[in-house]
Amino acid sequence: MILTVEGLSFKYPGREVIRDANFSVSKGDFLAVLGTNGAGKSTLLKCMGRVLKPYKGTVYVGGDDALSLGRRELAKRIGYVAQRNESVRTTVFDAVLLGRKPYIQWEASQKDLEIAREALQMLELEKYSLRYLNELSGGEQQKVAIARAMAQKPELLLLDEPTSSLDLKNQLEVAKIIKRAVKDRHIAAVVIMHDVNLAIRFADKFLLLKDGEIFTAGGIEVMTAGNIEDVYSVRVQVGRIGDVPVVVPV
Ligand SMILES: Nc1ncnc2c1ncn2[C@@H]1O[C@H](COP(=O)(O)OP(=O)(O)OP(=O)(O)O)[C@@H](O)[C@H]1O
Repeated sequence: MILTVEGLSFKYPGREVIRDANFSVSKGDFLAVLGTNGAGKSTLLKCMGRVLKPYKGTVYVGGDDALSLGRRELAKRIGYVAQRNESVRTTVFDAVLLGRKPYIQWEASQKDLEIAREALQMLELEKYSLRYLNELSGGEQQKVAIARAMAQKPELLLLDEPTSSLDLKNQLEVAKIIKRAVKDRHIAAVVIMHDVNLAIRFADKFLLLKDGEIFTAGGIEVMTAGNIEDVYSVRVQVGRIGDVPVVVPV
């Protein structure tokens, strides 16, 4: 088990946003977290990445309580990419190399530079290497943030809407890259997604969040029209076009 969440509850001052969440993530899982705006998806992901501290419950990373791990150790195990990333005046290469920080003692080794180059290649960003982050489009910046998380070589990727600023082709590419990384590296990814069609096409596990509670979780069998309607309050049909599963609002 890469990650186990037990009895996790979180509140912002005066308001409980996550109630008693229990689930786990294993090697090879591409888990899509779905739910309406404000359901608590980002909050749950932040609790998993120790950006926020739940007031109840525990997050186990491997077998260890996340709270017992040092920053560096946690960063080796978890790569978290927020919904919005600040764009500072660093080059794309340096921003991706930053993913190696938990492994670097004094200065980056040849291996670190090589891993950063690989991550740039993976996201097809080589030609942007020497550009400044604040001179990139929103979608390009989003790909840089994913490349940095890949360079970090964590066991678990936590990605908050990684495709939200991407065009159709890049959405498919990035979803494929995440899926391939999960399978090839024997890691896991927990990915917040708004596009239900992208989720059912690429993810193999699903967690549907409704009003701060896990409505249902499991494999493709939980992605029924009934569950999707209950969570999103939209009537849908679930079907297939060739090999591709599709959800169509009706
Ligand atoms: N810093 C904060 N202080 C107080 N309330 C917050 C804070 N951040 C989020 N919330 C509230 O907590 C609830 C859950 O927010 P969260 O961002 O986790 O939802 P989400 O499911 O990720 O939504 P979206 O799909 O719109 O990104 C929302 O009602 C939101 O208004």
